Amino acid sequence: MVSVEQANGVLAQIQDAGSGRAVTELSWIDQIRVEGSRVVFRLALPGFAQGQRERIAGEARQALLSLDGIDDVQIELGQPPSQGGIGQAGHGQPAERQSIPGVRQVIAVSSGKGGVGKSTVAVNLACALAQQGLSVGLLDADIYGPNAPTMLGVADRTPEVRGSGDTQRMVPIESCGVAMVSMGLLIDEHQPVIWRGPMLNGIIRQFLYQADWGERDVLVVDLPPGTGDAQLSLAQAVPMAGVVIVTTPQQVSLQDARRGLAMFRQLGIPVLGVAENMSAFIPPDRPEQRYALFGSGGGATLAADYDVPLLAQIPMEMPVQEGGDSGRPIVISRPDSASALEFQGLAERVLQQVTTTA
Ligand SMILES: Nc1ncnc2c1ncn2[C@@H]1O[C@H](COP(=O)(O)OP(=O)(O)OP(=O)(O)O)[C@@H](O)[C@H]1O
Repeated sequence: MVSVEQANGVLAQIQDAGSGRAVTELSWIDQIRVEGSRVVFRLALPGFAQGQRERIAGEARQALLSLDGIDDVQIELGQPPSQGGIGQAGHGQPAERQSIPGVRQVIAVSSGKGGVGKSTVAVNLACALAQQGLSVGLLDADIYGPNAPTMLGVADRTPEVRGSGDTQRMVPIESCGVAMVSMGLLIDEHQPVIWRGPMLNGIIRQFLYQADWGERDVLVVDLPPGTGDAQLSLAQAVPMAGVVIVTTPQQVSLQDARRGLAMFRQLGIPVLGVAENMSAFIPPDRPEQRYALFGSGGGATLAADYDVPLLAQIPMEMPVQEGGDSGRPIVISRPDSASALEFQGLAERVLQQVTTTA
């Protein structure tokens, strides 16, 4: 007959995709019993790991059925471990998070849905922080639309790689005062998005720890939209100063932003505040005019509901889009424009909230 130790042994091979730790060590699988030819165990995943449920259950079933003498597996669902789990530390952040040598603060930019201008905000925030004299890195982790190389005018450049084997390091590309690496530089743009997902965790870690960031006051991370693996991977990998949530004022965008905000809270990542983008349209020929194309007040409501600051209300202006496409972000190409002033204010308010030693 199979022993509990043998069952535990095969289950210990299954890992949390984010931290790489064994699910048994995390107590996500426990209470293992062997009843003749059947193994029973409890599966209790914390909220942020629910996306891994099917994979973990499938791998566990397969691993146990591969043992001689086992022909049935029963999974009991349990309450998530209250502590220990992924190593909940003081603020609920996993204890095994590993900081990046030389990088003082990591700030993520996230949105509930795509197309709200998250990359535009991340790039202009990074440039505005650099304009304030900080040494800034930008990690473009958006697998669905890695736009940072275009927005910084370096889409045709290939990053230099130094060293070989385990010591290999990618040198970020410098542009507009910011050192940048992008998913776009590693992912085949013709590869279907569904195949990119599983690579995410590995690539994010590679970018964090195998890029030559040097000394950086701030590393801004442009995350893909939504509440998926990239958010988890980043949250589990590195200690973060916080996250900026980008939304547009309309309801559908706000609902998704709420989900994102709640997820970061659950992960123990401080939410620095809300940046409302496309707050109002400013026509090029009448700069004093404002048209609330997507409604108004959404960002303020979201911020108030979660008791976080409304960090900026960035208007919709043609130079923002032109700046993005031409590789000169608006804080550089039109620093006096209404949007650039909001981006500069955003950078100041973000800085007020994180302690930098610049
Ligand atoms: N405030 C703004 N005014 C004018 N155009 C804007 C503004 N913000 C973003 N845009 C434009 O909207 C488009 C989408 O922006 P962006 O790529 O930053 O969105 P995103 O949320 O990162 O999208 P995705 O997540 O799908 O990559 C771009 O063409 C960008 O130039």
